[in-house]
Amino acid sequence: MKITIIYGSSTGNTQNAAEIIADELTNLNADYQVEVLDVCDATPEQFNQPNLLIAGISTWDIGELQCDWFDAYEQLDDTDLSGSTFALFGLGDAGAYSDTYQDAMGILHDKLLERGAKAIGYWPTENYIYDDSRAVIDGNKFCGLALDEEGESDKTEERIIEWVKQVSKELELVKQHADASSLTTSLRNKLA
Ligand SMILES: Cc1cc2nc3c(=O)[nH]c(=O)nc-3n(C[C@H](O)[C@H](O)[C@H](O)COP(=O)(O)O)c2cc1C
Repeated sequence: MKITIIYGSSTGNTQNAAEIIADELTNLNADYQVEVLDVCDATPEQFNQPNLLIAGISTWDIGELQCDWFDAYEQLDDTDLSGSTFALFGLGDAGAYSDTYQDAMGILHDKLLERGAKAIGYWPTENYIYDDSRAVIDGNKFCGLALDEEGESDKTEERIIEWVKQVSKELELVKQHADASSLTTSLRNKLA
């Protein structure tokens, strides 16, 4: 199964997280073929993955996308992602930017959903301290894995390991659902 990780990173934190996530995925399941790509080198087609796209983004400039994401974010408007599945991880700083914590992850999440993709990998907010975030869904979940290398770097590895396991389980459910749907369709076609 092919998994593509596309990240944008200004000081290297999101890139490091992308590399750890790739290692954890391949350690967890030898069937995963993981490719890690800088968003600067990614084409719009590479966002449309048959199995799973993982996108990594940090928040900059008080609630804005990391700058390498600007072009790709705009190009997504011309990209149909229906049928694709994605999971997100974000880098932010809850201590210094508590009102805009992980906003970029929320902005990217909304765009990918708008383009028709399906999200997995939502993550509980319960062990985080911040005031406000555009990345929060239904009051108690981030739309992806929230990492904070400034205030909570000691938790990064443990969070990644847990999240990768969760994503892997959810991916299996998505696959089973797709297999069941295609079986139903082929039975319907045979009966028609
Ligand atoms: C000028 C500046 C603005 C920032 N704005 C935010 C912000 O609004 N929200 C947030 O959660 N983190 C913010 N951060 C923290 C970064 O997202 C964090 O340092 C992150 O680890 C950077 O990851 P990168 O090196 O992969 O780009 C900001 C950092 C700086 C220096």
